[in-house]
Amino acid sequence: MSTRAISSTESHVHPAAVSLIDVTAGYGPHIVFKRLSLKIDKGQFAGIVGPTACGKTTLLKTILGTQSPLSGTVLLDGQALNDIPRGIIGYVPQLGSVDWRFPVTVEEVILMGFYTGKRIWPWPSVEERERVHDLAHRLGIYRCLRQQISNTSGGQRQRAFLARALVNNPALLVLDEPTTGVDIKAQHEVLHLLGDINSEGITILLTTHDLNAVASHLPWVICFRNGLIAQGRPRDIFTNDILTRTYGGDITIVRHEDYFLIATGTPIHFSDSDP
Ligand SMILES: Nc1ncnc2c1ncn2[C@@H]1O[C@H](COP(=O)(O)OP(=O)(O)OP(=O)(O)O)[C@@H](O)[C@H]1O
Repeated sequence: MSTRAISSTESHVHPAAVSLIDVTAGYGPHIVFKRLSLKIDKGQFAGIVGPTACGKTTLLKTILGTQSPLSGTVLLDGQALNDIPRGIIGYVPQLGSVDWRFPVTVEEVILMGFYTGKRIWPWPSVEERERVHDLAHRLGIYRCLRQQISNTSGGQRQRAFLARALVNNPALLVLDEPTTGVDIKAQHEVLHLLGDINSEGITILLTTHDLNAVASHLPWVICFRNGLIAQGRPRDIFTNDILTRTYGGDITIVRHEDYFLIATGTPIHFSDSDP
């Protein structure tokens, strides 16, 4: 569990992928979290979990620089957000926040990943198209590159946005609820895919409501509720005490050898006389 702020010397020698030092964030008078210090190591594959409206997206936006902190410092790889090279962070938004009626093909969505900075030439280069095609092959969406994004499945949309986030070879990949809105098979596939991407050295930070997906796929979990409750390996962190502090009540953990299952809500007891 690491909640301490890192010293400037330490951050210079071993800069973390993400460091928040004494950060307060919110919207006008509404403070979402206060004086948060949090470090995410390079190469980490971490999931942020917590109840709805507890500030997970606000935390991601603060790391991405789309939400300015009210106070405190955010460093990526030891550098202030303004100083980091373009494309170093890849971002996959919540799919529910995207307007799918926009008339673009899957290929155009992925190409948008290149257009984050100033560019003189508005059309993609041959190399950029090749990169898009390579990624589409890898993510299993090559065959739908010419399809309108509105006509694709939830899983294909998610992969299109993942490809868009990866086009610039980011050092840090941030995903807001990538397991929401797709079926269990697609959830497992995308988490496997993220595991492969992480094994190539890309630091991954995601939010999710799916505690079991975190328990079975992610090596690191951050329990968040308007501040850091705890972080560590799921097997150390998913305890009744920490989950109760994160979510309030109604969490049951069923453990069997190395496996465990987390159930939300009141447990249902079936008896032999039940039909
Ligand atoms: N643009 C905004 N303006 C004002 N308040 C906001 C804004 N965005 C979020 N909030 C508020 O900040 C708090 C934290 O919201 P946030 O979206 O970070 O939570 P979350 O943990 O990501 O929620 P969820 O799990 O439901 O997606 C909520 O009370 C929310 O209503």
